[in-house]
Amino acid sequence: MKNKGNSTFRRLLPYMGKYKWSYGGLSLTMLADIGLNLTFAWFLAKVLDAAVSAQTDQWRELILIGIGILILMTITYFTDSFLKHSVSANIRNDLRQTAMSRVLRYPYAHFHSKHSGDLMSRMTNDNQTIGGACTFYLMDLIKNPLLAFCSFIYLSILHWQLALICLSMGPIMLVMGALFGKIIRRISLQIQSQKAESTTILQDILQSFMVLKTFGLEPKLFRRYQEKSDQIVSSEVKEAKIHGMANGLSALVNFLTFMIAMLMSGYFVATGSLEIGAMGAFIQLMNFLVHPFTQLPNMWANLQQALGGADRVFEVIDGPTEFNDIKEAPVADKKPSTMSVQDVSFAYEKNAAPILEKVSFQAEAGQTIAVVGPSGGGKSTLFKLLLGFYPQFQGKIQLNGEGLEDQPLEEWRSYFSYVPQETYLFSGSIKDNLLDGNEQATDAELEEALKQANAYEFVQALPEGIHTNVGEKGTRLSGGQKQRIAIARAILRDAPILLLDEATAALDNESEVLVQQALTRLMKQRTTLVIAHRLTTIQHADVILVLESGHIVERGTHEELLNRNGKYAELYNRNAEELISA
Ligand SMILES: Nc1ncnc2c1ncn2[C@@H]1O[C@H](COP(=O)(O)OP(=O)(O)OP(=O)(O)O)[C@@H](O)[C@H]1O
Repeated sequence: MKNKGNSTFRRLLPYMGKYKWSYGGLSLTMLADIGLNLTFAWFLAKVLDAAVSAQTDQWRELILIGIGILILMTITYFTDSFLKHSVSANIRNDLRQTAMSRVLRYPYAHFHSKHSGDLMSRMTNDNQTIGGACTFYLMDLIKNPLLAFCSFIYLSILHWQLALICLSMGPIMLVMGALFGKIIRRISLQIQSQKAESTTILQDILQSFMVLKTFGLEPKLFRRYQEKSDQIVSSEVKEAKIHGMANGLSALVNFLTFMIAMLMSGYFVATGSLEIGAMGAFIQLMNFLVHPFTQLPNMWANLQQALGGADRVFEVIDGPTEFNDIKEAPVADKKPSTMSVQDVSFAYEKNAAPILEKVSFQAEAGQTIAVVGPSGGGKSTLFKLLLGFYPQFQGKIQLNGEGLEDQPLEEWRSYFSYVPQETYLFSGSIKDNLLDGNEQATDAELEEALKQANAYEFVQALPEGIHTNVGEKGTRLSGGQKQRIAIARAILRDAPILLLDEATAALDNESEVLVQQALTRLMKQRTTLVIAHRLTTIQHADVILVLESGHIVERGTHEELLNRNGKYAELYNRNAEELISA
């Protein structure tokens, strides 16, 4: 193993240590396997000697020994295989969970710098390869040299000159193993990352099915997928060539040694310096001596491949986190909260132009603050800062007088409910999604939340009511229905601050009225920040902030801003015209 492999393997040790009893069991099955192999060679010699000397009276004993060997072999192989598979599955499971717990704690910015397809490939394809490194290849790498060593001792006892000839093949195989292993590891890393790229394209295709169909992107996306898929196959063919060469050379050395040993041991039997039984045992033992070496290149290659997968999983595990461990979210104080934003400036990247500059405002408990302004003005960015997604801003954000930096992020976020533009529902039933708002909610509370969200009637009309499966990302529901379920979920969460991001932007009029009514109920008794493009929906806001190019260029009530006849009035009039012409 090269340095990289060594350090990867060292990192796997704690995961393996958890199953030390199983490894203890595997060590025993390995020793039993070696012992049984040697016993088998001894048994062969005994049978041959008895046959040549026509000692038929020994057959009863030989059959009993044979049965004993068979029983022990069956038990050994069953236990060995069971332990290897179960340890492999458990280690992969532990790594999967460690990686997932890490991904869930990634800071927003880090998560968004990764493609979900690449992450998925690491959590599935790469994870799958690791089990072999920790069990099958590892145990074989220990067992095979040990078996070769024991066979060599046994062979030396039978005929030391022959034993030395067989052993001389070992170094050749070792050099081959190291050489092929190195090449295979490089190619497998290439294959794994190509697979990740193809999963990335696959995911883009699956997630944009409607858009890709509408835009006729099938040929373009198929070409992109085809290109990646072809790259994978060409790397795999390269890998197959290396495996083939390793196997071919292994077989050559294997048979060559076998033939030399057969011819020489036969010659020694003919000249009377070796018994026929010993010759049989010798050929069998020689197999045990040479076989491990012939297996070495392939085993080494497989191990390197598995460690390559482990490297990619550890890259996921090494990502940054925004808090230390995953625990149940704290429940925020339900009383209406105040929020103050003072001189907040922010740029996504160092030295880049600021997206927000010296933004300040105050939301009193229970107030509704609307944020409006042209596209790209920084509205969504402001929400992201409020939710603590980018802690590296300048200025101060406070809730009830306490700063964002003064408390754990989980606690900070427990004060917020968020209804985004694109509602996300999780796979599962409507009820499951509602319970994400409050795990403890009773059936009566769920029903009440659905009523408040104008969702009760349509949910009742569904064949399975609240138990209806919403489909992947809620695709079995209409846009408005999804949003009303999301609002019911937010009602159940009952957080004191509500962030609404153009929740009605994509809806038709009827749906919008229903959603708007639901939102108005949700906003009651809560401090609300709402991003709105349809300015008609925010006329009753306590304060309207006009955010343009990262600056608050106007603030006031709807009437005040209309009277000022500035930016807001311009936006409002344009909006009204658009509505009329629509
Ligand atoms: N992750 C990001 N990395 C770099 N720049 C970003 C990122 N997200 C947004 N921006 C940039 O920040 C600016 C403000 O974007 P933001 O989404 O906050 O605007 P917005 O006012 O919400 O726009 P819209 O009304 O169109 O949703 C834009 O110029 C955008 O390109």
